[in-house]
Amino acid sequence: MMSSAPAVSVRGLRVDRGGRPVLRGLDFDVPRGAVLGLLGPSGCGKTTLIRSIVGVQMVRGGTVTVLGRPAGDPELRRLVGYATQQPAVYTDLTVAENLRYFGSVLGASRHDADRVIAQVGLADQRGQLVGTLSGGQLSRASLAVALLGGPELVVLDEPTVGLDPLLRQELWGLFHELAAGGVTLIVSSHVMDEASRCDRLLLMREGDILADAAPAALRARTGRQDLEQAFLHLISEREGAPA
Ligand SMILES: Nc1ncnc2c1ncn2[C@@H]1O[C@H](COP(=O)(O)OP(=O)(O)OP(=O)(O)O)[C@@H](O)[C@H]1O
Repeated sequence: MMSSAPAVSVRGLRVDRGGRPVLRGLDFDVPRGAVLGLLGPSGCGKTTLIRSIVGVQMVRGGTVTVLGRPAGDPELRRLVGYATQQPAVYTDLTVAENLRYFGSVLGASRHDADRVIAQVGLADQRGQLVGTLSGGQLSRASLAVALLGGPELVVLDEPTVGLDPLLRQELWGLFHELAAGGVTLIVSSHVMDEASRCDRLLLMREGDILADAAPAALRARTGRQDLEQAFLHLISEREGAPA
């Protein structure tokens, strides 16, 4: 039975890095089956938040609950898929060998490797060495690893960086297909034109949440159709200057 509890619940999350506060007390929930866009300028703390959700970040305070368990709980290993900004695949193995290897680590079947290869559109490259893939193919190979085992939560750090518009559109199509099947996705980006593709947005700035809303609600609240303009409006609102 599908639970209606949030996929991710964050309360009072504080993280310091290099002796400085990077996340300053965040509170938010991510509903199950949503595509959440994590947006904000470079250095605002997106990766740090993602690391906290997947349970690899030392936190100073607060709680992060993922699928009803504390972030980092060993039970979450096969339920949460994570792709870092840097592709984490072996360049001297083929696409299929990489997926079979990571699949075996997770206890996934050989059939699962073929499933995710097809899902990310790399069937034609399955026998190709990863070191010879194009940039877009390489990020899709990394994404395929995150989809192994059929995770309930997929966390992707800037998965569309460097991809052409057509590929980006295809990937967003895949994200929504997964969400329609009940998977929750958290996707970070610093490209505001990707914001409109999300069900829900978490706009961050300097370690704080500037807005946590659906794109339509954000447009209504700021009176700006363009989400980049809406974001700038929120910043100037917070700083007390007219936008
Ligand atoms: N290991 C570290 N030691 C010290 N400071 C760090 C470390 N990692 C990150 N930071 C700092 O923490 C802040 C947030 O970094 P983070 O990588 O979370 O930002 P981001 O929003 O993901 O940026 P980008 O979009 O450029 O990837 C930045 O000021 C960064 O310099």
